[in-house]
Amino acid sequence: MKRKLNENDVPTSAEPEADTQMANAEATTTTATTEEEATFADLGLDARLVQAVAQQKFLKPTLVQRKAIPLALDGKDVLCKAKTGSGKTAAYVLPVLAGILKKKSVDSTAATTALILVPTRELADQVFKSIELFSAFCAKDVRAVKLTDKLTDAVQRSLLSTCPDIVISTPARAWHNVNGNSSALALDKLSYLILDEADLLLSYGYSEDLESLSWSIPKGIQTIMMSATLTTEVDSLKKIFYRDQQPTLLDLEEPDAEGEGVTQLVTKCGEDEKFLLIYVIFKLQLVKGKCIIFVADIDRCYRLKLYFEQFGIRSCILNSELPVNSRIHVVEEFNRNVYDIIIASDEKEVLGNEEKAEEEQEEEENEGEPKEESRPKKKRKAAKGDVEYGVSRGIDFKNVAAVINFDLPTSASSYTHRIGRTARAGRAGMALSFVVPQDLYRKHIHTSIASSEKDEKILARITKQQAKKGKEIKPYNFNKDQVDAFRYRMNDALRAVTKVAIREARTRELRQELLKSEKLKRYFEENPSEMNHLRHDGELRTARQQAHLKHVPDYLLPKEGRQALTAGDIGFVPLKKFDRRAGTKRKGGKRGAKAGVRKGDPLKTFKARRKTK
Ligand SMILES: Nc1ncnc2c1ncn2[C@@H]1O[C@H](COP(=O)(O)OP(=O)(O)OP(=O)(O)O)[C@@H](O)[C@H]1O
Repeated sequence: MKRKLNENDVPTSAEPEADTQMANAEATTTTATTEEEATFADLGLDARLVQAVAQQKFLKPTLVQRKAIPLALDGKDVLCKAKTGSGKTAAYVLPVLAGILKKKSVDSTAATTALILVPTRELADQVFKSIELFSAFCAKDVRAVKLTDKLTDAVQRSLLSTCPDIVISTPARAWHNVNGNSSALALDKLSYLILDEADLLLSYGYSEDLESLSWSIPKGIQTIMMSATLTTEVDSLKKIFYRDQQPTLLDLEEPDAEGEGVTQLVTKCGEDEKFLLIYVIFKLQLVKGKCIIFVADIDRCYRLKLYFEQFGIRSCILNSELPVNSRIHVVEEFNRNVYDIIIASDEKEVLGNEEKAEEEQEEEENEGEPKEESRPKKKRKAAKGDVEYGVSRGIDFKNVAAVINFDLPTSASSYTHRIGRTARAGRAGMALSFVVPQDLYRKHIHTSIASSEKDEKILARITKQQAKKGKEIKPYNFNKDQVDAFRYRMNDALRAVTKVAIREARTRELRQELLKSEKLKRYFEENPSEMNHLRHDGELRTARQQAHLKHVPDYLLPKEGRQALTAGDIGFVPLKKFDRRAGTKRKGGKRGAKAGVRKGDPLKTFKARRKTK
């Protein structure tokens, strides 16, 4: 069940920008307190939408929803910046649905009224599902379609031929259907244009599509932009889409209430030590709950997965190479608590852009400061993989206890998006980043990346950016003695994970996922009980199996039990007495079965399984 969100919301600390008219919603006589207590019904939404929101167990609107919904209902152009996981999707979906319902009550002519542009296909899917949920009580009055390049042109034409009320698409797909594909997408009746994850739309290489679309979109329609950061890219979009009008700017910074937000930790270690620490973290169950581990590229995904396999730790992989159906399925299953660990390579793989990181660096350093005339951005091409893939950005992973940056991202904004996958919807979470200091850097046999040379520089930028948000990144030091005991096992396991094994694993997984994605999809839809065949965390077994590594002898376990690493009951967790394997007796003769600590072999506890919610 979802928690009540933002119980301790404070009024916005938004400040007006020189050229931007500020939100004056609070200029009414409502006090901050009454505003905080506002319900969805108070925001002036259609009763059917309020009912749908209640069905989602959203008890109160979040800050961004309280601020943006009334403005959007009032027909205002809005440019909204709010932190990751703060509920931006509902903040624009609900008023758009309300507008459509209002229009339908007087004119039922079919027309595409809203175009929602998103940077990735995963996000298109996610927004589509949100619309389905929020229109649950008015489904016959609102029809939404999502366009993806997985659909043939003929299917896209047929979807658009009935003039759905809402079209969700990446800019490239939208433009393809406006300009080509028999001009299937008609924009002349458009009333709403939404740019979601606006800070990412340009960086995903859609600048030309966006520019072209802007000329096909009727003048004067209501335009809403949502973003987690305000970058020069957002500024460029503002110029393209608002032209001479000035949108109402909502720059929402909200302090985390107690027990909310991300605890950020960093640990300095050599490349080999990353493998040692990650093993220790999972072996000693230092992370309680679900975890996303970010790595630098696709090969690293498989190296880590095969390494985990050596210890019987199950994990699934997300990267741009996998078919989109599989990717969406992995996220859905993860959100249903079927898996504990996702290893993801993020969008940098796709954009292949060290160059982009350099560009971003400048922007990140200047975020929030007056911007210079922005440079026209080059259209970027995907290096490989799927250009419409993006896992660290915008995807709503539910109940993620911890994000581990096994490899540091190449930019501070990427870091923000990655850690934003935890502590969503007013929850707490932990982010731990491994940073290879210059003096520990050496081109190791297991390292396929060279970026570690820059880790410290990137960390400095990240720290600076987080400090601007009032966030601190604390150093975390593992107990060396405790960790060193596991070094032999790490070496044994790493030796088995050869380049050939990685290459084979990558091919095998791709083949398996393609099969699951295309051929078996229908079968499993009809036979849900056999869904196990569609699991994404199966063993790839391309590396030599070493049975002894799957069990940990007692002498390797810490004597004193784990120390409290963070105060919360999430992320890194304390353990008073170490919980020995099921079947192994404690000194007192009793089985170690403590509340909050999993029973049995901790390695086995990471076997994917369905948990009760
Ligand atoms: N009023 C609410 N009450 C409770 N939960 C909410 C509320 N609004 C949204 N949520 C939940 O919060 C989570 C994050 O919402 P959403 O994905 O819209 O965030 P976001 O701001 O778009 O994040 P990102 O910038 O990462 O895309 C979702 O799981 C959503 O269901």
